[in-house]
Amino acid sequence: MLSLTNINKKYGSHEVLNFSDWTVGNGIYWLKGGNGTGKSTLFRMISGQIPFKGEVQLNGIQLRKESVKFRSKISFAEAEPQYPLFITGKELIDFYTDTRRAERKQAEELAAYFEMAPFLDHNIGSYSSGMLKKLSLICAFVGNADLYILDEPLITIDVRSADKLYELIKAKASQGKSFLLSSHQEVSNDQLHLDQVFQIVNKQIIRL
Ligand SMILES: Nc1ncnc2c1ncn2[C@@H]1O[C@H](COP(=O)(O)OP(=O)(O)OP(=O)(O)O)[C@@H](O)[C@H]1O
Repeated sequence: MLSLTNINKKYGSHEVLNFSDWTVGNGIYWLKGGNGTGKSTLFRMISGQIPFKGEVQLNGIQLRKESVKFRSKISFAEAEPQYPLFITGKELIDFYTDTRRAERKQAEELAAYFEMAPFLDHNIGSYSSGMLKKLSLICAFVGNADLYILDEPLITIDVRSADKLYELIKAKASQGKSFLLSSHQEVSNDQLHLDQVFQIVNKQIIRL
């Protein structure tokens, strides 16, 4: 279970989020909201990347009190991932694999699944935007998180890769893993059974 309490997030004097409580159980959740409403901000807060006021708790572990343990339970893929352009895809994946104490075999299987294996020895600077996105998804799935936060996972990837992503999400969800997704594209229930859809409106998260 993920719960956020007494949340306030400002950039300088610009207040982006302000709400008292948001709780979700295990499941697949989609967060909607127009440009600039605060989706990426919310995801960065939950994954412990930016400062904010309030409490975030995942399965009884508090972000502030046990930040290392908390972060080990969460995997976050940025909407527009930025990596050093001079390292190879393999070097980046190895970094994630080692940091999360995951097995190389898992990373290799993910790279093969997303059809990225032939490009892993190339510098990231040579990747297309779709390849870069798939690399970030591989990195997100390496390890064994409880909550996967995927910010705009569908942008730039082709239909085949999107279908593969849906299958992977379904497989992980069936193992009890949770997902927070954002997408400006519609996600139909045929592609992915969403447990709930939320929207950020006026600095608050509302249930649709
Ligand atoms: N680092 C930052 N410094 C200052 N303001 C920021 C920063 N990041 C985001 N903002 C502002 O916070 C608000 C929310 O931005 P955020 O990126 O969270 O929105 P979003 O819902 O993810 O938007 P989009 O759908 O366009 O990706 C916007 O007004 C944005 O300008």
